[in-house]
Amino acid sequence: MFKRYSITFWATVFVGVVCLSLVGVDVWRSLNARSEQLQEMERLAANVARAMAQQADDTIKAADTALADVVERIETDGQGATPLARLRKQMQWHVANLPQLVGLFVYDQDGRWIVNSRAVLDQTYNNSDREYFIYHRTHTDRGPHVGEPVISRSSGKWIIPVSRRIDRPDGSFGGVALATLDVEYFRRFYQGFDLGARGAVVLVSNGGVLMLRQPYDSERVGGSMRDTELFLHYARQAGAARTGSAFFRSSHDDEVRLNAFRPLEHYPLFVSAALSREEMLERWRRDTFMRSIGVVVLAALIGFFGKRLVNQIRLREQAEKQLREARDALESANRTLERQAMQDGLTGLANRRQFDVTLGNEFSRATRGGGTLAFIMIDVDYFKQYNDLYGHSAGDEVLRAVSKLIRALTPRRPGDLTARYGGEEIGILLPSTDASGAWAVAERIREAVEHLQLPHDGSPFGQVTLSAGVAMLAPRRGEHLAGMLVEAADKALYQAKSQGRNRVCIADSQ
Ligand SMILES: Nc1nc2c(ncn2[C@@H]2O[C@H](COP(=O)(O)OP(=O)(O)OP(=O)(O)O)[C@@H](O)[C@H]2O)c(=O)[nH]1
Repeated sequence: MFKRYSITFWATVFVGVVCLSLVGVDVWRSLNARSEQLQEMERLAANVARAMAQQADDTIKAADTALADVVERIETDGQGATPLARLRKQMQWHVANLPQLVGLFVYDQDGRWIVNSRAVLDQTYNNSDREYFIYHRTHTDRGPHVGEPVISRSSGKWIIPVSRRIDRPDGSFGGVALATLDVEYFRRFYQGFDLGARGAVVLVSNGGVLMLRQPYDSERVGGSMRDTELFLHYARQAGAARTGSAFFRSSHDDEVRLNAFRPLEHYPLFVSAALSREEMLERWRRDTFMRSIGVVVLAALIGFFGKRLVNQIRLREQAEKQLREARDALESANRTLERQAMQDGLTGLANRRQFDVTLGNEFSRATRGGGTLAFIMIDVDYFKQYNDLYGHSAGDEVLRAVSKLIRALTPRRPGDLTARYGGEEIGILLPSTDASGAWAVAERIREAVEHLQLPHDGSPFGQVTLSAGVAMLAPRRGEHLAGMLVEAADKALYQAKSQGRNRVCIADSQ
């Protein structure tokens, strides 16, 4: 499979995979960083919410403890001048020691002040119309009640009323003890948290009234949160699920924020610390953008240099291919040249050079192995006359036709060789052949040429014929030479010529 594709293909694939991996790893890393950033922000918001809830709980608890003390005293000591004077001192002490307290107040059953933490008691104020007063008059429970924020009639500040019911000895409604908490006190605490430029924190009653929001907006204090996604979500939760976080779009400024919400432990309120999603992801976006530029530049560089490398490889491959083709062409040309060097151009038979080499080899082999070596020398009769009569080209044609016939009729054993010996003479070398075998071959060729009946008016036979001389030698070292075989065949040929031509003669054995 690997061989099917070129090295340039694999180099391109490699560069592509490297670039894609680089981008892929960066995308994966960026998504991870985004989710980590969100998780970290979620933890931060949850911690702020916990701190806010704890602070609100502690703040109200401290005021409520003072309130419980006031209720206990007034119910135990009654409303005489002396106990009320002592109670005022006690109330003043509480207010002086609890910075969140604006004041402590006690109202009779009609809503008139009977004692408060102030030095002067102004009888003109009547708070029987306040929500917390109506609540205690109509509810007998003795627990604390956290009311909606109101603007204090005495101080003009936004306050959160925390109140308890005062019972007469017979259990009937005897009035209300009230502690007013300074909204500003909460605000100062909330200002200490850094939730970014677009973050927000809220303190909300379980009834959906906004006690405080930071960034502060006095218009919104005491307003309704009941239609907000945050409140609707929180109101649907119960138990442990009331502590959690979720993204909500703010109805106030349309900002999408991650809200970490949490209820107060002892009072019917909850807090929410919210971080802007856009702001949370801003740093991540900036980092991702910068790194993406780096990765894109790197991938582009790798791609650029990779392409150049691939081009180089392609060029080298092309050069190698051309070299291979040139080498093959050269080898083929060499083979042709070699063949041509050993072949006769006119007849296609082996030439004299090859004949001499083969004769030398076969002679040595026969000498070593004690075998025989036969040789036939063939010569076209009256060829000079043929040339003179029909022209040299026609003579060539005859030579070609005779050669073709001889090649077809010559045995093809290893070592057999038919060669153009020179001029119109053709020699046939037949190793391991005796004289009669060679004579039979020569005679078959002579007959075949005779049967061709090529017209030759210059010959007494009236057609092209040939004569052949056959010689055989069992060469012995030191006694015979290769040339002796040719000489003997030549002599036999001369004999055939002198005996009238168109015949085969065998040389005397040596
Ligand atoms: N057309 C042609 N003629 C050739 C070629 N090589 C040699 N010859 C001619 O062959 C002739 C050989 O003649 P000789 O051997 O003297 O005698 P011959 O005419 O064949 O007569 P005998 O051999 O005595 O029968 C010469 O005329 C050469 O020119 C060749 O390649 N082509």
